[in-house]
Amino acid sequence: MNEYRDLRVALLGCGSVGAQVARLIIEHGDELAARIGARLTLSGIAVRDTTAKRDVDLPQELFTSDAERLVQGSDIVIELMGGIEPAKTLILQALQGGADVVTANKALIAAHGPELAEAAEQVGAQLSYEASVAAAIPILRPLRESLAGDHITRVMGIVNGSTNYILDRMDRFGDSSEDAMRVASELGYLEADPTLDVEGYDAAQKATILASIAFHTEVPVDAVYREGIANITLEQIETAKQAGYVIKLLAIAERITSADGEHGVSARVYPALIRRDHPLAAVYGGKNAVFVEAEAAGELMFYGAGAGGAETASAVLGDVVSAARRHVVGGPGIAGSLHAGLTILPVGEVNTSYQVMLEVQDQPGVLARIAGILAEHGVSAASVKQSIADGAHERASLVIGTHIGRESDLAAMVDSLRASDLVHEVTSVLRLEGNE
Ligand SMILES: NC(=O)C1=CN([C@@H]2O[C@H](COP(=O)(O)OP(=O)(O)OC[C@H]3O[C@@H](n4cnc5c(N)ncnc54)[C@H](OP(=O)(O)O)[C@@H]3O)[C@@H](O)[C@H]2O)C=CC1
Ligand SMILES: N[C@@H](CC=O)C(=O)O
Repeated sequence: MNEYRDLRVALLGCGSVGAQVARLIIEHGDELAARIGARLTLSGIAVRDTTAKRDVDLPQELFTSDAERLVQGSDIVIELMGGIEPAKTLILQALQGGADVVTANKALIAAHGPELAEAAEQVGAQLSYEASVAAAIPILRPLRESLAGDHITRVMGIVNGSTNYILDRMDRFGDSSEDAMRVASELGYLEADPTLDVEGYDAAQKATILASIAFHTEVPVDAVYREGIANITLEQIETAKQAGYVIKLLAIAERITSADGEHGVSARVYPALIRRDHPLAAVYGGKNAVFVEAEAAGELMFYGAGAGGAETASAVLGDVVSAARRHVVGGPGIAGSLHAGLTILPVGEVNTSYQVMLEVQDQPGVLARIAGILAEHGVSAASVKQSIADGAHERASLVIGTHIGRESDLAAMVDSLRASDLVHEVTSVLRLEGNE
């Protein structure tokens, strides 16, 4: 039998993910040792309540409430507590003490990733956070390493499982948004504060991380344009369906060129229409998927579980094995510091197309005048559908699909429609994505 050296692994947090990580380290100990060439030894597990019952049976003597002490002298620190503090301070202490750090903490990486990567780089340590985006799906390593020789042009993902679940129930089962949200909540899909999911904050954190890694550029979370799904109605879902589309909350990171010819990056989150034959349209329930477009590789799709204790633990362990291998073979760790320095361009510079639903006066000449408003903003209509509801007097519903244009022109066109005396109400504005 091989005699392996021990690597001291400190686990911070033993909740849904941490308990599964501890289980995998213990249950797969021999196999991991053979792969790594060293044995992962859990030196302790830091929690708030050392007496609480855990999802997995673990030796009681491993538990401690002294996370700071546990971190000292570790080879690898796995942070699975969540939140900003004390996670950030503990990670910095771990790095300064020479440990490699693995975390799944999307909130922390979105807010302080570059600072932590810098700290890791200064001491030659490894900082990895594969599980922070789309949990079980290997996406950050492919973006950073597998596609390093290519030129990524766009990353478009369904990275929030609970909103995908809600939209999917509305689309496939006709649930109201309230009913769909109630079921999502009962299944434990939503964050403790559901506005993080529903208003797109969680997806924006993940968009920041995706954009930063895909384009090797610091993309602050505040620079991510964000709209959530709170106002999506069954009528919008039904109209989308009739036109051959499905509504998905998308996180998009893309190389774009501004009207002035400046090359940069756009990061944004919003509900958008995608055609039913697009690969992302077939991502049902609480699943996640990321669609990547690269110049040489073409289109790639990554699909799987975006949450769950064991699923997330799988990605965490992948990072742990990578860090542990470094302790065996030597050399500096990958910290993911971002050097490209591309400009982050505002959403107004994005090229997209709109589907606008509006209630207008049903009078001769209205369509021509509406077309005039589009033309004033340089917007070209790709389709116009008119319907008149039974009993609706002098009122017609229009669904206008535009050709691709600049977001700032499309948004100004909608403002003009809203201001027009012909228009009773603009009832929906959605972008079409991935359809070019
Ligand atoms: N759950 C999921 O599906 C996914 C989670 N993630 C990320 O993984 C991380 C962990 O998530 P999850 O396991 O769900 O979280 P949980 O809330 O289930 O667990 C958090 C753990 O951290 C411990 N903890 C929290 N604060 C402290 C503190 N100040 N000192 C010591 N221990 C502390 C808690 O201790 P105690 O039990 O004693 O209270 C608990 O064991 C988060 O960053 C999350 O965003 C990422 C992808 C998916
Ligand atoms: N609330 C999140 C959980 C994983 O990050 C989601 O719905 O995807």
